[in-house]
Amino acid sequence: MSLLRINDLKVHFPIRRGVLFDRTVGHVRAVDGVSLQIRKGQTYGLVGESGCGKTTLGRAVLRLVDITEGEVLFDGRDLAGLDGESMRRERKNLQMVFQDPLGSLNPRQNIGSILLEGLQTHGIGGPAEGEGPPEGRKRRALVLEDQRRRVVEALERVGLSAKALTRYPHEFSGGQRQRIGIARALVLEPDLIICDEPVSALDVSIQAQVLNLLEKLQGELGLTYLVIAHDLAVVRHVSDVVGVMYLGGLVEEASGDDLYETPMHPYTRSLMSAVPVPDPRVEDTRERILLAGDLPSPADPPTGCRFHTRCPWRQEERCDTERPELRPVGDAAGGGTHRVACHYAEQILSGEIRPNEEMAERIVHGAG
Ligand SMILES: Nc1ncnc2c1ncn2[C@@H]1O[C@H](COP(=O)(O)OP(=O)(O)OP(=O)(O)O)[C@@H](O)[C@H]1O
Repeated sequence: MSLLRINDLKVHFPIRRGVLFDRTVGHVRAVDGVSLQIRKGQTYGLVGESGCGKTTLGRAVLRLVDITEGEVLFDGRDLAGLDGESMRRERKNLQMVFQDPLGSLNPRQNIGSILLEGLQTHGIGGPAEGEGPPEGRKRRALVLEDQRRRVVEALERVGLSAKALTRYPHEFSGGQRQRIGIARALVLEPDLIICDEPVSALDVSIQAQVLNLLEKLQGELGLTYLVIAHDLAVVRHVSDVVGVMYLGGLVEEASGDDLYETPMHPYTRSLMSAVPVPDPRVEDTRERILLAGDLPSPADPPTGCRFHTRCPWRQEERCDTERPELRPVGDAAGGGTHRVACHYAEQILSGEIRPNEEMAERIVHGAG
């Protein structure tokens, strides 16, 4: 069953001009028609280069940015249609872990009060309604005691102890701060956690520890993750399903292994080919595709396939005019999960359509 289902999501930011910024002269189409689903207990990894709309998609799910169009069904409820108060209540079930743990933790608050804040905002902890002592000092003491217990439990789950409660963010290392960021999300017992570049601010040696922690917590608590990252290795490490975004749209989606073994979209192939291989013999002979040109502006995206202006396999007319749908390919037709938004994915994969080498800065063909 899917916990999160996004249908044709669009987030367009108005571009304002004029002395009072009161004239809208266009829109940045940060997310432009994305549909995906995440099953309960799974990890969906979203990759793509900077500016492709990954963060905006994550923020739209939490309604931290306005949704222009589309549905965000969380456990069957459409978050896009909720009013402010209902969304605030819903937010305890969807938490976010940010890239920069220091920037997202208030330096003047100690860890105890950072973690308590969410519980207090959502009124979590203490005796159930109608039980325990009536409103008053006794009840407040019970609530605080229960909240403190929850905070300590969350800290212990991420490998820290109650000693952290009275300390401040700057007293911790980067990896520990990210653990605190995770504990802050966990304390509310959410169903879905959106991790936006969860390890990109950390030393490589610490990255695997934090990713392993996320996996361990998923096993223990049955969490569902949306992991947003530009680093393919990070996404591969943790994801059951990987989605590749380009200029506001999903261009390919498959189970992690499938995507890494058989990337079908020319953009995915170029992303993969940019990752160095440790073995020099493989490194010298493998396919490398360096795309020419920069990412076009999301305020004025190309017609047809968004990628056609940089695609070495572009076929005139159709690619320039017809936006390809994300369609099932290969085994996916038989119930698998590989989907690709390219008119010619099969012919490109089989070699029937050859790349135009002038469109790429350099294509080094693998030995095979
Ligand atoms: N509040 C905003 N107002 C206007 N444009 C925005 C806003 N937020 C993001 N954008 C634009 O939307 C596009 C997508 O940005 P987004 O941050 O979602 O991309 P990203 O793939 O997450 O990149 P990065 O990894 O650099 O954050 C970019 O062109 C960005 O400039």
